[in-house]
Amino acid sequence: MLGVEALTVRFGTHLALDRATLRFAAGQFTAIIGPNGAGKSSLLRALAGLLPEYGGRVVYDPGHSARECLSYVPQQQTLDWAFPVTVWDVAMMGRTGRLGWLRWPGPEDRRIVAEALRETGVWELRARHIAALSGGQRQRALLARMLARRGHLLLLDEPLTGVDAATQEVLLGLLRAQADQGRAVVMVTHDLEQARRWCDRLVLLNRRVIADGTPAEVYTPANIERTFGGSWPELDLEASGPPPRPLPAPGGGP
Ligand SMILES: Nc1ncnc2c1ncn2[C@@H]1O[C@H](COP(=O)(O)OP(=O)(O)OP(=O)(O)O)[C@@H](O)[C@H]1O
Repeated sequence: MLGVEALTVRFGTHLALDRATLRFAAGQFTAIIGPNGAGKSSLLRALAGLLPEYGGRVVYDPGHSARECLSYVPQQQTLDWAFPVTVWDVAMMGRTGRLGWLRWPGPEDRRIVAEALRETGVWELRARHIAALSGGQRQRALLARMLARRGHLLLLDEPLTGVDAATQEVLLGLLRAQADQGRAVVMVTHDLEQARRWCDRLVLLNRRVIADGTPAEVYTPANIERTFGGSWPELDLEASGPPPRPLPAPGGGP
């Protein structure tokens, strides 16, 4: 439903992505993994329609326009947190993007925003100015905006940075549930163990797609070496795969 074909991204003479071809399907929770500067954010930005120039193609489900179905959570540090809005306003931005000009949010929009704030645990903070939030609270507010959008394609760039370990698990469960409800969830992460536990598909990226498959297929010494070179991340390659998860409820589409 969303993908890139031979995506090549250059910044000046620097080659950030080299002919990457990937497809992301509904119902799949995919982790994009690779070292710093591997082109992970560039991939997400291309998928989100935010890269002005690239080679190759970004392909969307022909039934949807990218704008209506996509929800992108950028890295927190790329946003202006001094902007004078509250947590409620941030989550409502997930709705107002869809409403268009001169349409006020209705009761249904407010209900969806309230639900998103509760799910991400920031309902109590809804009246707080975003400048007065901690890093983890900001991340939750961004996730609330993403949930409020109710998009089919969720693109998240390191969404758990600054979030405490217990909350990370809660938010990962939330993202997993989004995939189980039929959405395509694509997350950039540096946590290889977490990706193994929560994602059904891993993509190892280092300028090129090095490996793409289930955790068991992807986490091999050769693939890790080709992706990270000498600086191996912490990962137990002998560990077994994730525990079996319950199947999604039937008919639970977005
Ligand atoms: N706007 C830009 N102008 C110039 N170079 C850029 C720009 N954006 C990214 N790059 C370069 O392209 C390469 C890939 O960057 P990208 O942000 O996609 O990597 P990443 O895998 O997300 O890295 P990280 O894990 O550090 O976030 C890097 O070498 C980066 O310096």
